[in-house]
Amino acid sequence: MTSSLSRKLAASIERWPIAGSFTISRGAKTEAVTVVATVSQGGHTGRGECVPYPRYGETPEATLQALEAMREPLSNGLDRQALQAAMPAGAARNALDCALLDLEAKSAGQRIWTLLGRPAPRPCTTAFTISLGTPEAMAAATARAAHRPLLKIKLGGDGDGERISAVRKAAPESELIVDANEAWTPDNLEQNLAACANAGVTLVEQPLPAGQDEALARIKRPIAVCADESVHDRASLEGIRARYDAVNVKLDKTGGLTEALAMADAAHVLGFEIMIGCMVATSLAMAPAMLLAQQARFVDLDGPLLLARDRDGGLRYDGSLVYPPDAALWG
Ligand SMILES: CC(C)C[C@H](N)C(=O)N[C@H](CCOc1cc(O)cc2c1C(=O)N[C@@H]2C)C(=O)O
Ligand SMILES: [Mg+2]
Repeated sequence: MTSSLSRKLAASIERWPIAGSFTISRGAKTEAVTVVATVSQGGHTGRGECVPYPRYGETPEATLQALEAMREPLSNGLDRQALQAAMPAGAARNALDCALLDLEAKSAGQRIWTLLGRPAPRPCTTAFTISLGTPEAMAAATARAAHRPLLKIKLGGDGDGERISAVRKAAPESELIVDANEAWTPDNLEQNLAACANAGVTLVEQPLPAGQDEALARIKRPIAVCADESVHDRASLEGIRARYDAVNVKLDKTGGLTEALAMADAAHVLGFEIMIGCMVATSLAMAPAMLLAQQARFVDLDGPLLLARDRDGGLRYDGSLVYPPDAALWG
């Protein structure tokens, strides 16, 4: 006989075409590959979506396998609290943690923020990402997005000074943040930071490779520097304190919203500014992050804006304003 605590898991890989392509220092993408977990119990179903990241040794197939391995523990009653110790931080736990949160909300007939004792999310202004390219191509893409209040500019190493100055000319009014995705070196760090400061950039994300970022503690940083690849969850905060001013909290790194909320609280206590970030994914992956967006200095939840098509019932984007999810989507 199945106990009433028994939860039934399903998981699948999904492919979502990107409108055109998306390029960062590590290469170009034409589709978003996500993994969706659904957990059913007592006539209710919760779902969560994650993006496995090869940079962290993750693949869609291995993520699917890691989820399948939780089928039996879930059928034996594994809950969200126990999940935190049962799986490591990363994409697979993210999908399951978010599915269990959605299931909690749907089973209780209440919104998840009410159950978690958090304020109801309000619409937020998200960054809009400009792909890495030549200064001319980036300036043209920026000009088309110059009406947006916050732009995230992907940089990639050689020629970044020319790129950021061309971008600034194309969007004189927008707030600019940049993401080098680990492409700078200790030798060009100060020159590139100065070019960004001259262009009025507010924040530089992950300039140096994770694990090779000690130089950030030795220099006078003219702009706030934000850790992304160098920080994953609460356990990694202490080690980056002298190097960074802000942290990019992503649910695919923390292994879900449960740890992300705890990480953001701990980061605040340590004096870090918060960015809530995302990978290229559908609204189902963005929806849980809306709870964290409320306390973030920077909201970077533009994944669906880069897709050729979002999932049905996705988040409402009005320009760069992103609205909280309907219950049918998540939470
Ligand atoms: C839609 C934007 C790209 C999302 C966000 N604004 C952003 O910049 N996120 C990046 C993460 C880039 O996402 C990558 C990079 C990569 O090399 C490979 C992938 C992805 C991704 O989303 N899917 C594949 C695995 C950031 O902050 O660094
Ligand atoms: Mg980043």
